[in-house]
Amino acid sequence: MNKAEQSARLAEGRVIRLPIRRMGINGEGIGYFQKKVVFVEGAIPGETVLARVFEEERQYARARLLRVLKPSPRRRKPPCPVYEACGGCQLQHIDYPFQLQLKRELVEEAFFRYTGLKDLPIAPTVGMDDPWRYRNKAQLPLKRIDGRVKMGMFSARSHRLIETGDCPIQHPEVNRTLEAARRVVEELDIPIYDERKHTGSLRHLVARIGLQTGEVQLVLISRTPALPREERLVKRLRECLPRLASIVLNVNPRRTSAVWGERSRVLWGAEAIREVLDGRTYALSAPAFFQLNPEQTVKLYDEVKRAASLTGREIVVDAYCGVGAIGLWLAPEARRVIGMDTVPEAVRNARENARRNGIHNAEYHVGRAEEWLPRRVSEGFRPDVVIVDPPRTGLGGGLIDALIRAKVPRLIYVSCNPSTLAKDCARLLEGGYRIRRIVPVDMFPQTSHVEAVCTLERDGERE
Ligand SMILES: C[S@@+](CC[C@H](N)C(=O)[O-])C[C@H]1O[C@@H](n2cnc3c(N)ncnc32)[C@H](O)[C@@H]1O
Repeated sequence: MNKAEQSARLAEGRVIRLPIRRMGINGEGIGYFQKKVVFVEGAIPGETVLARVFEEERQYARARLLRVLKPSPRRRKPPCPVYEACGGCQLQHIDYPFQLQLKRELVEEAFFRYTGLKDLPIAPTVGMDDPWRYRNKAQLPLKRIDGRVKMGMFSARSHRLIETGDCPIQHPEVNRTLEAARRVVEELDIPIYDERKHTGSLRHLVARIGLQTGEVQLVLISRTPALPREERLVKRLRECLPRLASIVLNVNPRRTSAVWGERSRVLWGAEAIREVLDGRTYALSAPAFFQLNPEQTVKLYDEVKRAASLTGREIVVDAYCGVGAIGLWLAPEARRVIGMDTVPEAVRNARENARRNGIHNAEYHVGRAEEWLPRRVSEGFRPDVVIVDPPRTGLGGGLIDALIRAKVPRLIYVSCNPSTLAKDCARLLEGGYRIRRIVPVDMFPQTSHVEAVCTLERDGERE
């Protein structure tokens, strides 16, 4: 960059030549211009690009990629025809081994930003042999456009619906189920929700498959408590989709961008489908969380089990337990497992899953982890190992203080957001913990998301 370039202001509309240094949390390339961070979507670390600034803030700027001047040898043609418009994936233009390397760097940078620590023991990202067709679940909005029922993803930059068709990261059965259901909805003229007017009924279609059992659940998310022609709808869905094990109606009457409502009603079949992971059977009710990538889930849970190093004497807490998946993975090597989650259906599944798998030392509670654990700690409860697997927002307020107060010897933090993971770990470090190991696991190939298992330990007497 020459002097004249350096001194000119980085104003909107300006075209700049930018070397890309690293990847941002949303998969964008990041470069520095006059010491300011500039985000360029579609640019790859190691490249030099020409980009036009379209947004300038005090701390950062955003620029649109015009031309790649020096391409990365890791650049490749994205296989998906709607990749650019859809926004669901962010890394299809980068070869897979480099995606894994960049995800490890994302975790490293997040820890450096929040803890100031470099050279942490971060393992290489655990990847997939075939990083496609892995997702066991999709939830897609519907829209009526020119008399047709369209289904897809809302584009990242607008509320434009992009038809995702045969999405290459979804399991083919999930794509087939959703497309067949869309056609039935169109054929029976089911009223589609209009988000601007808040009228109509059907908002989203959700399909989840148990990969090992082949069972498929279809959820219809509706603004109204019932759908017109419900009986005929169920009959046609069953005719068109012989692998369906369950059809559920979920009611979301609110004017909100949240997809799920509070109430669900089984329209036909089972309340839950089943999945089998490494010999364990899990019942999954419609509103219950379950990992999206079953193949990688086995590796993730094995990593948690390694990190827990159980001897059979430990009391283990599985906080944010969902359907009890992690706790049941560990229960045979623990004295006792106690899990909690806010979703009652998930807790019901967790209890049933324990029974179904012959596990008698696990108990599950409905509740907020940040309330449940502090209360029990104040009553004298002292677990040996605590596993936390919170949503993207990280650990709730009082939970970190309670873990520190209880001097839990071993914490295993499973996270899908490196920023909140690193921020929470910074507080745990202040509270006397040290980081033993961090293992990034690629649960979401082709996207910028990364999961990580972070093991923390502490010395010291417990009262
Ligand atoms: C990332 S999922 C992890 C689920 C589970 N560990 C697994 O591997 O399937 C997070 C879970 O936290 C639950 N959750 C959200 N907020 C919570 C809270 N404040 N307390 C307890 N559970 C919560 C969600 O219902 C969801 O099941």
